[in-house]
Amino acid sequence: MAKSKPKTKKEPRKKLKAPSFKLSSQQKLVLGSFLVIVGLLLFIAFVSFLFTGEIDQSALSDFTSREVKTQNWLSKSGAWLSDFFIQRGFGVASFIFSGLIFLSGVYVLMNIATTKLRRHWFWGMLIIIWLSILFGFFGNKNDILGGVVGFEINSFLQDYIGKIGTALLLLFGLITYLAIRFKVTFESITNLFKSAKKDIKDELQDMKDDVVVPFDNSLSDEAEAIKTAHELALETKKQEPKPLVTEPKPVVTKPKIETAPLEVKLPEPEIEEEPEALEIKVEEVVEEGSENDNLANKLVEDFGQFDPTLELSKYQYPPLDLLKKYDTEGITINQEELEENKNKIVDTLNNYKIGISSIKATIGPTVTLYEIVPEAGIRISKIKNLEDDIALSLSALGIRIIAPIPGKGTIGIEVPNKNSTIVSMRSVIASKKFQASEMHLPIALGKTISNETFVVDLAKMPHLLMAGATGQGKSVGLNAVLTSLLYKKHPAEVKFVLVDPKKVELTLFNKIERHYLAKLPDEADAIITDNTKVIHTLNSLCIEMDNRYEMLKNALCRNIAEYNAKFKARKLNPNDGHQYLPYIVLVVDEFADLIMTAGKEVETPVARLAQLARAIGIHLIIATQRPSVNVITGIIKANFPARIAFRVSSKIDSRTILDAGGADQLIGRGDMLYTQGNDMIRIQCAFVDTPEVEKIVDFIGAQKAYPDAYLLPEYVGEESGTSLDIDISDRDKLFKDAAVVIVTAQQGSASLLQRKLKLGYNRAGRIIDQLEAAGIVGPFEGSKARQVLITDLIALDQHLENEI
Ligand SMILES: Nc1ncnc2c1ncn2[C@@H]1O[C@H](COP(=O)(O)OP(=O)(O)OP(=O)(O)O)[C@@H](O)[C@H]1O
Repeated sequence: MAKSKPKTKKEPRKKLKAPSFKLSSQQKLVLGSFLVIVGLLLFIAFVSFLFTGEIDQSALSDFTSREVKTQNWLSKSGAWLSDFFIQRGFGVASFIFSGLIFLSGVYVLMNIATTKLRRHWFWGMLIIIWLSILFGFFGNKNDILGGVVGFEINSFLQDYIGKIGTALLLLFGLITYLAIRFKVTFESITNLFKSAKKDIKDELQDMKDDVVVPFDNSLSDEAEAIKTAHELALETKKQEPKPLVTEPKPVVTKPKIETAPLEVKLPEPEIEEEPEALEIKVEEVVEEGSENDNLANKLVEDFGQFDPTLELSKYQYPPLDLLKKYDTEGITINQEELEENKNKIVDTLNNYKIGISSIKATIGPTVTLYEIVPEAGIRISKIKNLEDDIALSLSALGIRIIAPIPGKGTIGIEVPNKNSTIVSMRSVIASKKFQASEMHLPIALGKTISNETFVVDLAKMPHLLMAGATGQGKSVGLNAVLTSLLYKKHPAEVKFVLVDPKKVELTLFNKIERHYLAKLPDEADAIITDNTKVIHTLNSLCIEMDNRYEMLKNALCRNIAEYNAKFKARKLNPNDGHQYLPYIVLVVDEFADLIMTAGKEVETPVARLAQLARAIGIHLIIATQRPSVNVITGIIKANFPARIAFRVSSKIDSRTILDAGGADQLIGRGDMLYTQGNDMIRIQCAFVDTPEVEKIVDFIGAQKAYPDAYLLPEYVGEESGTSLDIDISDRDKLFKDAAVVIVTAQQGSASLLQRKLKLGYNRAGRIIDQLEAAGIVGPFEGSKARQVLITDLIALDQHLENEI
C-alpha cells in the first residue's frame, strides 16, 4: 500500500504538467492574449477602484441583483474583484498582480521559457506581502493602502514584537531582498558612496578648471596639439594673405610632444562584433529564450561572466618604467635648415618654371614634409619627375615626392631632417591613442610624419608582411609589435608562435614561454629554429585552425570574437569541447631562409593559414630581408594586404613589397612605409632595444605562469599516418590512450579525444574508427556520441590483452 501511494500521486502530476509545455502555437496565442487581457482588465478595475471604491461599497452586497448599479469602469465584476484584491486582500500592492498576469501573457505569447517567469512570480508575491505589511503599518483596518491582509499581519506582529520590532522586521525584509535579488553587499554600498563622493569632487574640480583656464594650452594629446598648430598656421596665413611666388614663407607646425609619464592603465578586454569578411557560413542564430540560454543566464547570474584571466588573475602588466626615455627624443626645430630647404625647393622648381602659390612645412621625427600648392596650370607629373633634381639640389638622401597627397590637394616633398629624433617605444605605448584603444590586437608601430602615434589592429590587417634590407630596423619593428601586444594583452588572450631561423633574434622571449608562447606537445623549446619543426608547427596550426572552425561551427558563431563572447556568457558548454580561444600570432623572423630550404612545404600551409585563419584568430607576421619574387610569391602577396617596407636597396624590391616604389628612398633606422592595400603612410618605427625587451620579459617571466606553454595540436607527418585497417600493428600511437579516455568518460566522441589528447579532427576520427574495429565503441550514430562497449578500465585491459 505504502508503495503504491506515491505512484498514484506522481502519475496524475506528470499528466497535468505535460500539456503546459506542449501547447500548440494557436493555444499559446489564445492563452497568452487571455492573460494579457485579464492583466489589463484588472489594472483598469484597480485604477477605477481608487476613485469609485467607496461609492461601490454598498452595491457589493447585492452582487446578483441586476438593478443595483456600480460606478467601477468594469462595472460589478470590476468592483467585486478590486474589493477582493485591494480592500480585503493586499491593498494597493495588488496592482502588482495585474502586472504579473500581464507579464505571464507576454511570456506565453512570445514563447519565452517559464523559468524566469516563475522567478518573477516568486519575487512579485514577496513584494506584494511586504508592501502590504508596510502600508498596513501606517494604515487602519479599512484602509485600501495595506488591505485587510496588511492590517491583520501588522496587528499580529505588533502584538508580539511591538511597533519598533515590526518596523525593524520590515527593514530586514528589504535588506534580505536587495541582497538576494540584486546581489547587494556591504562593500558595494560603501563603494557606491565612495564613487559618488569622488564624482562630486571631480565635478567640482572640473568646474574650477573651467573657470580658471578657459583654453588649455598644455594639451597632452598630440593630435590635438597638432591641430592647434595647424590652426595657428592658418591664422598666420590669414595675416599674410598675399601669396608670394618668389619668396613663399614656410609656416612651421610645431607639434607638441608628450613627455609626462603616463601610468599604464588597461581597460577590461571587450569583445566587439567584427564586421569583417568571414569564411564559414552558419545558419542564423535564433536568439530565442531556449533552455540553454536560460541555463547560461542563470550561470552568469550566479557566477558572473566567464573570466579567461582568472587563472592568472594576479598577473601584472609590465609597467612603463621598463622602457627607456631618450635624450634625442622630442622634435627640435632648426629654423635655418627649414629656410634653407624651402629656398632650395623653390629655386629648383623655379628653374623648371614651376611657380608655387604657397608652401608649408610639417616637421616629423625623421623627415620634414613640405607641402606645396603649385600655381594654377602646372602639371603634377612635371613636379613628380623632378624628384632627382630636388634631391640633388638638397644634396640629401631619401627625398620622396607625393603628388598629390591623397585627400589634401597639395604636393608633398619629404626631406630628411639633418638630426633625426628617436621615437621611443615608451612614448608610443604611453600615448593616449594606444592606451585608450579598444582594438583586439593593438600595435603601436611608431609615429607618422605629423608626429601622431600610429596604432593599428593586427586582427583587422589580418596578416602582416615586413621586409627591408639588413640593418634597416626589421628586428626592432618585430620587437615593437611584440612589445605592444605584451603591454596590452593578458597571457590568456594572446599566444605567440615564434619562428626564428636566425636563432638569435627572438631567443629572449623564451622567458615568457609559459605565459605567452604556444608550442608543439613534447617540444623542449617553444621558439622554433629548426626548419623541419617549422613545417610541423605550420601544419599543426592548420589543424588548430580546422579544430577552431569546427568549434565555431558547432557554436553557430562566425568569428572568434563572437565565439569568445558567447563562451564568456556561458552559452557554450566546456563539456562539448568548447573553450576560450586566445588569439594566436605567428611570427616568422626570416621567411626567405625557410622558403629557400623548404619551398612548397612551407608556402602551402602559410598560404592556407593566410587565406583562412583570420576569422578564427590566427594572425601571421612574416619578415624577410630578401624581398624577391621567389620569396614573396604571388600567393603569399595576395593574402598579405598589410605590408611594411623598411629601406630596401632597389626600386624592384620596393615594388615586390609594396607594389610601388618608395622604399628604396627611405633613410633606414626604422624609417618605413606602411600600406594596408591603398594609401601609403610614412612612419618612423618606434625604437625598442634588446635590454628593454629583456627587462619586459624578465618582469613577466618572474610572475606566476601557466603550468605549460599553450599546446598546439600534435601533427603527425604523412609518413606516420595510420590506415583504418583492423590490423593491430597499424594502430595509431595514441590508440591505447584514446581507449582509456573513452572508457573513463564512457563517451565515444571524436571531439572528446581532440580535446583531451590535443589531436586534429582527422586523426581523432581515425582513432575512433580503430576503436570501433577493436570493439571498444559502437558504430556511428549520427549526431549522438557512439556507445562505449567496455564498462571500465579493467575490462579494457582484459579486452586488449585478449586481442594479442
Ligand atoms: N626605429 C628605430 N629607431 C632608431 N634606430 C633604429 C630603429 N630601428 C633600427 N634602428 C637602428 O638600426 C639598427 C639595426 O636594426 P635591426 O637590428 O632592427 O635591423 P634588421 O633589419 O633587423 O637587421 P638584420 O636583418 O641584419 O637583423 C639598430 O641597432 C638601431 O641602431
